[in-house]
Amino acid sequence: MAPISIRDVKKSYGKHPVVHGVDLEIQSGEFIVILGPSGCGKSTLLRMIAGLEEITGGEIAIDGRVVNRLEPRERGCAMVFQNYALYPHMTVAENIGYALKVAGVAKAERSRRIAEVAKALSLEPFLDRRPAALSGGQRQRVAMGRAMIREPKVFLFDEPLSNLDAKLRIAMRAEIRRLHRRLGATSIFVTHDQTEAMTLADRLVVMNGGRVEQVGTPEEVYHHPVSRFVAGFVGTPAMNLLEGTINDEGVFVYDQSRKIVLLRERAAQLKGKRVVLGMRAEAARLVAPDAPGALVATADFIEELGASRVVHADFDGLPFAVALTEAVTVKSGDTIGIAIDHNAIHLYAADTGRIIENTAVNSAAAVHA
Ligand SMILES: Nc1ncnc2c1ncn2[C@@H]1O[C@H](COP(=O)(O)OP(=O)(O)OP(=O)(O)O)[C@@H](O)[C@H]1O
Repeated sequence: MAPISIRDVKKSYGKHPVVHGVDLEIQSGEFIVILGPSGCGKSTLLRMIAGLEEITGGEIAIDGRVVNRLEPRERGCAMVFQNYALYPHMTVAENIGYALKVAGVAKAERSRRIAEVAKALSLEPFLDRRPAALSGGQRQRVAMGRAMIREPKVFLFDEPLSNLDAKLRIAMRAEIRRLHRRLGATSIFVTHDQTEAMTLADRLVVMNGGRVEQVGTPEEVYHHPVSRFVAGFVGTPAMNLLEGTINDEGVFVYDQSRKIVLLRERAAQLKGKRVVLGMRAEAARLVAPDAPGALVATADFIEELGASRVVHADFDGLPFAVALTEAVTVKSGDTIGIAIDHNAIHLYAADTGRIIENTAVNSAAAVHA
């Protein structure tokens, strides 16, 4: 177990900056998930912590010791990769025990620790097989075993589940979480899959374009996204976002003429401003199209999820999702009415994309125009 400090860490490839100064304090034993779209720099950040990439600027400390100039093996980190990187000619037992062999650990001790790790990962029946004779999930467990056996202070995971099918991914997620509870090692897990991120993280780090957009618990990030980017990226479906202007009467107007929402309390300060109004799909309900204040839209398709369903609608050419726990009879092409929970409106400045404080949950008093 070890805390990790990341201070103003930057990375450039040649003249091309890809990480622009990241600050992050990770507590000992914490499970951190770095989430972001492809190319945002999350793998680069992880690889700088591991020592696989040089740091262009700033400082990384693991367990109080600056590691900028240390070799990967001197950092006390074990990394699990997406492609597993197993040795094909070695058995499962040899793969798991390889690091100990290289370190000169005696055979008896090695066998004891391999058996221990194999038990923890339910790999005992496969110890004599080679990787080619294993399923994707089993290979992934071997890769985890190889990292675990070194008893690292820090686990680094680079999209380790993305090659697995959906069912296995869920099973491996649970396994990683269980292992973390048992071993308590500080863990950093990189993914672009936000369901994975939400279910695994103690704290989420959302990255965009080489910068950290938000750090917080999954609940904080989901319920209080601090930027338009986070609102649009985190959550399935993503938050509904409508850009418009607050007019002189304090009415939110979008698309030239459609007036939607009157924001009584904040409107005075926001008059004339371009804003983005955000609403989670579950903060909206279906009502009759002629219900007072209903947003009138066309049902596009219904995504049936078993316990719940999402009606994907077309609202004046913009996608708008409504999540429901109750059954619906709506069909594709139907005209629907959408009612919004006005206590769950988020407002972002259209120019900066940052949240306009005091307008998120519970502070926006709004009624339909
Ligand atoms: N060796 C390299 N040389 C030049 N540019 C690189 C190199 N490695 C990565 N990059 C660039 O740095 C940026 C960040 O890459 P990185 O792999 O960290 O992204 P990522 O967020 O992990 O994306 P993904 O989810 O697709 O793996 C990308 O624009 C990428 O093209």
